[in-house]
Amino acid sequence: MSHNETSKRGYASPPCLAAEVTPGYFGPGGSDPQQAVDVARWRKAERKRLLDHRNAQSVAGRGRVAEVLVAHLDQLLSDRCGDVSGRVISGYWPIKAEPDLRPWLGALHARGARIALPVVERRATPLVFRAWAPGETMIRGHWNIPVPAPEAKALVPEIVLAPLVGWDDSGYRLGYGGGYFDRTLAVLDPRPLVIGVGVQAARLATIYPQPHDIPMAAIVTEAGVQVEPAA
Ligand SMILES: Nc1nc2c(c(=O)[nH]1)N(C=O)[C@@H](CNc1ccc(C(=O)N[C@@H](CCC(=O)O)C(=O)O)cc1)CN2
Ligand SMILES: Nc1ncnc2c1ncn2[C@@H]1O[C@H](COP(=O)(O)OP(=O)(O)OP(=O)(O)O)[C@@H](O)[C@H]1O
Repeated sequence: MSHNETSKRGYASPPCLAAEVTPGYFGPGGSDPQQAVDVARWRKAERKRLLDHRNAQSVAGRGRVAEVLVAHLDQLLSDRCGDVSGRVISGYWPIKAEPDLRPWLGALHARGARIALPVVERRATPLVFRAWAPGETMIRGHWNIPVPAPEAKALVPEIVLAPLVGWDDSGYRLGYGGGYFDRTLAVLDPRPLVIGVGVQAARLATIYPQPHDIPMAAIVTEAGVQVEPAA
C-alpha cells in the first residue's frame, strides 16, 4: 500500500495482533503488556514493604550498617580503581533512611576524587550530575532531594553509586519507581562502573527484570560485595 493510500484511510499504526500470539511466546523479560502491568504492581508493593522495613531500623543501627558498608565499598573501589585521585564518582544525598555515604564521599574528595550528585532536571529524562564538595550550598530539587546549585559544574561520572530499595543476585536494582538510573545508564557512553548500595535485608529472589532494567556491576551491603564485578 502506498503512503497516499494509507493517509487517505487515516490509519495511525498497524493493527495490534498480540491477542493472536501464542501465550508462551512472551518469555521472562519479554514485552507482554499484561506481564509489565503485573510486575509494576508487584514492584510497588515490594517497594513499600522494603521502605517500611528500612524505616523501622533505629538511627544508631543504620549508622552501624553504613559504617561497615562503607568499609566494603572503600575496599572494592581500591581493588577496582586503585588511586581515586582525579576520578569522577557520583554519590547520592541520603533520603528515606538510605545509608549515609556523605562522610566517606568527603574523605574521597580529600583524596582527590571529584564527587558528583545526581540531579533530576526534568521529569522522566536522564539524570544529570553536578559537582559537590563537603559544605557546598544545596538547593531543593525534584522530590525535595537536596542537590548542588545550578552553578555547580556538570560532570560525567566514571563510577556511579546507586542507592537500592531492593536488589537481586543478578545485580538488578529496584529503586523508587522513577526509572531515573535506568534511563541515565542507557545513554551514558562509555557506561560507568555502577555499584549498587543497599542493605542485606533488601535482597529479593528476583526483581522480575524488564527490558529497560540495567544490572549493576556490583552490589555492596553491610555483608560485603554481593554481586562480583567482572574483572
Ligand atoms: N538519595 C537519592 N537521590 C536520588 C535518587 C535516589 O534513589 N536516592 N534517584 C534515583 O533514581 C534520583 C531521584 N529518583 C526519583 C525516583 C522517583 C521519583 C518519583 O517521582 N516517584 C513517584 C513514583 C513514580 C512512578 O511510580 O511512576 C512517586 O513516588 O510518586 C522521584 C525521584 C536522583 N536522586
Ligand atoms: N531507558 C528508559 N527509557 C524510557 N523509560 C524508562 C527507561 N528506564 C525505565 N523507564 C521507565 O521508568 C519506569 C520505572 O522503572 P523502574 O520500576 O525500573 O524504576 P526504578 O529503577 O525502581 O526507579 P529509580 O531508578 O528512579 O529509583 C518504567 O515503567 C519504565 O517505563
